Amino acid sequence: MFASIGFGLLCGSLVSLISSFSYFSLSNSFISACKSLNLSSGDALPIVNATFENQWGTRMLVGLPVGLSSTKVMDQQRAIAEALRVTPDNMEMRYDDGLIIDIIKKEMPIKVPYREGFGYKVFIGVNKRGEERFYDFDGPFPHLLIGGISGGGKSVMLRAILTQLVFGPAPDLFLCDLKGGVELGLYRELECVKGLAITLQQCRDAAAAVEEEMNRRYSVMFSNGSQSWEGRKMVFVMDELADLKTRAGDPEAKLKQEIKTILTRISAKGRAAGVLLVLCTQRPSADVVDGLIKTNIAASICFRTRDDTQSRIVLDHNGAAELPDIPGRLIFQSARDETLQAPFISAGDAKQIISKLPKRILELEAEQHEHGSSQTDPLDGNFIELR
Ligand SMILES: Nc1ncnc2c1ncn2[C@@H]1O[C@H](COP(=O)(O)OP(=O)(O)OP(=O)(O)O)[C@@H](O)[C@H]1O
Repeated sequence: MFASIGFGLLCGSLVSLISSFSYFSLSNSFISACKSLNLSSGDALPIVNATFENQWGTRMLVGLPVGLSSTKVMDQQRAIAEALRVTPDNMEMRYDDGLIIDIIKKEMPIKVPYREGFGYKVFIGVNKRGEERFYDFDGPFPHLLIGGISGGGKSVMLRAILTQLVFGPAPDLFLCDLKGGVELGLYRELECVKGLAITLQQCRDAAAAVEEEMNRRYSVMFSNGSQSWEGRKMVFVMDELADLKTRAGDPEAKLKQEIKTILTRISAKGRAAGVLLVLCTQRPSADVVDGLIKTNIAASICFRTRDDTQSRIVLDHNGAAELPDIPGRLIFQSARDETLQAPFISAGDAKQIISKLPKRILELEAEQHEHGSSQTDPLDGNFIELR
């Protein structure tokens, strides 16, 4: 027994020796970096109050002298990472009642399995510490912009989001997929999918129908004296916003502009009426991710971008251009930025999961068949009226 107590004490002292070594070595390197980067207020330098060892790495709690802002220190993230001998990608800094610096030793996974969320809270990936992250369609950042280069993982992410959203208190969904329904056609049979647009005209009609419903909800709220819509939410999803880009002499320019104008109005007013947008683009450009839309969309998911400009259009900084070339690696921006690895779900798996849900068009088709209708392609059926 004495031997095991002795062994326990020895281990305990070894752990505290290692953590105090980690504290002193990190604290010394951090303070020398602050000195050389002139991060001080008068003579006073930041101090490392404590370090904590975790399974993912080390957390440092840093106290800043009065007069030195956390932003000034965070702007030097790259230089501080170098001084601490970690790659900038393995270091995270944030302010939360004090400056927190995480040095992450855990490797980020390159494949995260799909899992279900909780109602309007959809699972969007795991962070560098292995913690799960969710996007809340009922939260303070309701409209979502998804961007990033082709092959980055935008379609897989949209699939993961929709496959979760169609369960639980499923919102009414309007899906616009101008690639002929290749991506989003998977969901067209579901009862909660009120329309699938595959042409620009259908997309305009869908956007107009959603706006009309938003305005109707405002009238109801006005007569009830309520501030927000308590009923079912409505989500308008656009698979590729760049399809609205116009060229000189574009015969569809007017139609595209009309869609953009409607989306801008929904982005500004939709939240209180429970009408939300999910807008995706492989080619983020300033004329498509219009300033007005961007101002009203406070949450973004950005996969790797081709260059700094594209990253800045989605995130207002260059971070997404510096992401590693790993499909599914993204920056999620809401109250703050976080690098995540998105869940992977194949089209086949999504199809199987949603096969349990009530169908709509299948019933419609059966009816048409019974009445000898010649219409065989459900996509020709245009839009289902709002109920
Ligand atoms: N979360 C993920 N985890 C692992 N691999 C992924 C993930 N997302 C995507 N991939 C891989 O990358 C490939 C491309 O993904 P995806 O089709 O979503 O890209 P995209 O950005 O939508 O590009 P495009 O619009 O050209 O299809 C997928 O077939 C898959 O092999």
